[in-house]
Parts: sequence; structure tokens; C-alpha cells
Amino acid sequence: MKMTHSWVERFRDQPPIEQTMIDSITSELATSDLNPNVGPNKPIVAKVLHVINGEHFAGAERVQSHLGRCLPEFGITADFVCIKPGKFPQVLKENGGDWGRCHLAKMQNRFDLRSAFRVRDLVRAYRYDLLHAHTPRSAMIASVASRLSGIPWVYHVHSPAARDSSNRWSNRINDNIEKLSLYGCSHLITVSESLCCEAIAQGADERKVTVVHNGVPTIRPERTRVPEPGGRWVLGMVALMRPRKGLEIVLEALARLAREGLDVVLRIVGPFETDAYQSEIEELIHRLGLENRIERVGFTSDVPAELVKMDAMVLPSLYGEGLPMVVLEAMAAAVPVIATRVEGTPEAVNDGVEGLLAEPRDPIRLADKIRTLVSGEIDWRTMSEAAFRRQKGCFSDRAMAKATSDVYRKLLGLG
Ligand SMILES: CC(=O)N[C@H]1[C@@H](OP(=O)(O)OP(=O)(O)OC[C@H]2O[C@@H](n3ccc(=O)[nH]c3=O)[C@H](O)[C@@H]2O)O[C@H](CO)[C@@H](O)[C@@H]1O
Ligand SMILES: O=P([O-])([O-])O[C@@H]1[C@@H](O)[C@H](O)[C@@H](O)[C@H](O)[C@@H]1O
Repeated sequence: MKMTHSWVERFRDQPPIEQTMIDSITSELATSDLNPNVGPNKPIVAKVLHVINGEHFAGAERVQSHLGRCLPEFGITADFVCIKPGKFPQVLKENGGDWGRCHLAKMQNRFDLRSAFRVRDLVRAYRYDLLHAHTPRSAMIASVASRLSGIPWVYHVHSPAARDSSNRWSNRINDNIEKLSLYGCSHLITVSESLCCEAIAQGADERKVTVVHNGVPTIRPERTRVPEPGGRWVLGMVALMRPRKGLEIVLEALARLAREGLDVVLRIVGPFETDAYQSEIEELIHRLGLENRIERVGFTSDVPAELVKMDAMVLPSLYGEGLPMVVLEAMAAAVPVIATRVEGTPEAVNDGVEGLLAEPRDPIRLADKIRTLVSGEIDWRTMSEAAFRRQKGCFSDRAMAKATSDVYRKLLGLG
């Protein structure tokens, strides 16, 4: 459907930003003229510009970086433009730009549409064929930039916008921005079946929605020890810590297990979204008497190195997931997952097979699940193998890139 807002028409005829300005936007982070993944044997048939927030380096950014790295194998180069630059450009720089070129088009506020003009000029200067957006904010910019530049755009749904955070107003604004922006969208990619059903229920044309499950590299790092029933068990939670991840629930479950005399510790891997939330968690740790059972790691750029130290990865999400990358990353490292039955998580983990699933917000049931593993009632080795096999067979980064490139090819008429 065509978007006919008059403000788009008004902006359409504005002059492009000068080439020098594009250069100054990109030079800081542009890496090489050619993505190093592209060799003479991999003819490039299309160039895609991912419009991303870039503020954090969390799940959506991990998906974007895997796509940037893997898509060239399928004949597509993927570059990025950050409209809320932060951790993503930094991490990309640390990785030598192997994932693609990174441009900046910083928004000064949530409704700053000047970024769309920068994106349009990038499209012209670098001859991109397609835009690919990942958040409601980036959907808004991509939808306008698509109108201005005349190229199609794809939207990647990572989480339900209406239940994405604990901030009711921000959820409502993002949900509305997403709905409005999607009018001109050429195709939706959802990271889980659950999000696909939700998109269709909300009116999306089912011929224009494709599920591309998230995927990760199969790493399986060497482990130096295997946990034994009755011994010490190291659980880990890997996330950008924010209320919807449910850290409180695993702390309460841990306190329960500690009272039963089980030797279980928790490594908290990842940054806190806000200082206020971190203080609340510290207070809870103190109140539950868990100080000597908690190891605080903070943000790491080497998650596999953390996964080998864990006997199980816990993700007690309350709501609002898509298909969490940390679940797949743990499985790739043959680490059983103890998670909650939220959105796409059960699409990757079958309860009792590759991991364990509890209902969200229920520390008693979560403690029960953890107990079955640490007591030996469930065999750790069998579950660890099953987790590894499932990730390798169904949730690889290459499969995700291949499926994404298929969407692009179809849309661009490339067969
Ligand atoms: C708000 C939003 O868009 N949420 C979505 C986001 O994931 P969200 O950011 O909520 O969480 P995920 O578990 O998917 O990803 C976290 C990522 O951060 C990385 N990490 C974490 C801690 C750390 O110290 N270092 C580090 O690198 C992890 O390795 C992982 O790759 O994308 C996911 C994948 O599509 C979706 O399932 C989520 O619903
Ligand atoms: O709402 P907004 O300021 O564009 O952006 C936010 C993003 O920067 C963030 O990465 C995401 O996890 C949040 O839930 C929210 O979407």
C-alpha cells in the first residue's frame, strides 16, 4: 500500500546532503571499500543497507552482525547505518569491519526525520538496492528513506513492539510508530513463528511475511569439566539486564535452592540497562543473602569464553522475546538452557530434551527445573548433546543468512 502523507511529499524535493557530508558521516567508521568476505568467486548480486539503532550490542545487533558476515556467501553485501549510534559501531570497529561498512545518521530525537534524508543520500552514493530495518525507530526512517529513494524495504521483527519493555509509554509509541511505518513495507521477516502469527493477526498480508529463525555460529568450545550431581553447579545468565529478562526470578529460585543446601552459583554476564535497575538487583541480592553465590561479570565481547564456564544457561524472561540469541548461543556451546515458555523460546528448546522450560514469573517452578538437572534426575551429558545437535541442525548463522538472502532475491526479482 502507498503512503501518501503530505509531509513525505514535502520532504521529497529537498536537496541531497553534499557528498562531503556523506563522507564525513562514513569516514570515521567506513572500513574498506570492499567487504573482505567478498571474493572473486562470490559474485555480488545486490547491496543491502541495514538501518539499525546501534545503541546497544544485544540480540538484534548480534543478528545484524551475523547477517553482515554471512550474506556475502549468498551474493549479497550488507552495510549498516546507525541512527542511534553506540555500542554497535564500536564492536564493529573492534572486529575490523568484517561485517560490512558502517555509516552514521544520528537522530537528534525520536522523531528526527533528517536521518531519512541521509539514508536516501547513502542509497544514491553507494547504490544500495534494498533497505532492511530492525526496530520501530529504524522502520520509521527506512519507510521514509524508501519513499525518497524509490528502493524497497524489509522489516525484521525481533520482538513484539507493544511488549518490548517495562515502559508502557515507550511501548505504546513504538507500537504506533511501527504500525504506521509498515504501510509501505515490502516484506516482513519475523524471528519466530510466534511473532509471525502475531503479525498476521494484526493484519499483515501472510504472503508478505517470512519466518527466518535466528541463527548463530556452531562453536562448541572445549570444556575442562563436566558437572556432577551433588557437586558445584555454575549457572549463568547472559543478557542486557533489563526488567523483562526476569533476573529477580532466578535470584529467588537460587535462594530457594541455597536453603535446601544445593551448591549452585550464578554468573551474571552482561551490562545493566540502567544504574537504577542495577541498584534494585544489588538490593535484592543482599536481601536474599546471596552475596557469596553471585559472580558479576558485566559486558563481555567474548560470550563463548563465558559459556564454557557455565553448566547451564538460565533465561527467565517475563515477556516480549523474539527468539533470544543467548538461548541459541548456549546450545551451540552444548550448554543446556533453563528458560521460560515465552514467545519463540519453545521453538528452539523442547522441555526435557535440549533444555528445561518453566512458566514465566514463577521462581518455585524455575527452582524445580534447576533441581532436576543439578540433582542428576536429568542426565546433563544427554541434554548437552541434544542442545548442540539441535542448534547445529536448525539454527545456524548460515541458514539464517541463506533464508534472508532468499527473501531479498525474491523481492528484487533475482530468482
Ligand atoms: C528489544 C529487542 O529487540 N529484543 C530482541 C533482541 O534480543 P535481546 O537483546 O533482548 O536478547 P538476546 O538474548 O537475543 O541477545 C543478547 C545478545 O547480547 C550478547 N551479549 C550479552 C551480554 C554480553 O556481555 N555480551 C554480549 O555480547 C549475547 O551474546 C547475545 O548475542 O533480539 C532478539 C533476537 O532477534 C530477540 O529475540 C529479542 O526479543
Ligand atoms: O525505542 P528506541 O529508543 O528506538 O530504542 C530502543 C533500542 O535502542 C533498543 O536497542 C531496544 O532494545 C529497545 O527496546 C528500544 O527499542
